[in-house]
Amino acid sequence: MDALFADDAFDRAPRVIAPGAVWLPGFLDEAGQSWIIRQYAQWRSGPVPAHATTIRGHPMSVTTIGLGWHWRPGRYDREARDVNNERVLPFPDWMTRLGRQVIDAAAEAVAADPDSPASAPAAWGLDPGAYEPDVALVNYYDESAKMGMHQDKDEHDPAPVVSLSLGDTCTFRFGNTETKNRPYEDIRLASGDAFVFGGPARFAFHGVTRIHPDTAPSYARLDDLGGGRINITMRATGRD
Ligand SMILES: O=C(O)CCC(=O)C(=O)O
Ligand SMILES: [Fe+2]
Repeated sequence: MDALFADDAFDRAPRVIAPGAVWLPGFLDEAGQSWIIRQYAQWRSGPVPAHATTIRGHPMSVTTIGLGWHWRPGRYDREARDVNNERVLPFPDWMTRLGRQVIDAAAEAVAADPDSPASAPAAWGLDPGAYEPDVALVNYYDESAKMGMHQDKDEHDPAPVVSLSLGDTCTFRFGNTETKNRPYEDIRLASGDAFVFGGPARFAFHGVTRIHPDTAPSYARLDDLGGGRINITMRATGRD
């Protein structure tokens, strides 16, 4: 019974972080995590390499690979014109299916949450059948990489963002739609965790304040990369 009611068992349960934002710890099983990490090795080999996007003249500390679209601040293109002019890889069908499974699980968690109204799953865009992501931004963080507080606002479609974490744990800061400052909540996203933000949280500021080195479980260690963390965010660009 001790283990069943240990604090960490509750900490790993699905949780509504703010209206529209749902954390699903351990959504991906070991096999799913290892498989996605193997896909990352393929994505890295081209056609567009993992690259540090420049923001207001400064390279980001993460490197990014786009699937479906190539992202730069304020725009999405099919070709990586600022990198090597190559067309990006297509958005994989399996990722659409996985995104819908995350949305479905988030809707279920919200329906079970006594503090969320019955209208919440629909109002927050948690409808798996309607979820049509067309871009994934795949970020790699080495142990010193961070991501400053920002909004994901280059998409013209308000569909939820689905985030998946692999490798080392990070501290993820999820804030409010008004400012980069408080109120925010710091949570630890571990390998296999999913996080969804839609509806009233879709344009909330968020960032990654630190990576916790050597925290990945053995089956999800990014040994070929010298450790670190991969994050995938799926979005619907609303572009064609
Ligand atoms: O790494 C994360 O968990 C967040 C990534 C993110 O916010 C982004 O790619 O826009
Ligand atoms: Fe973001």
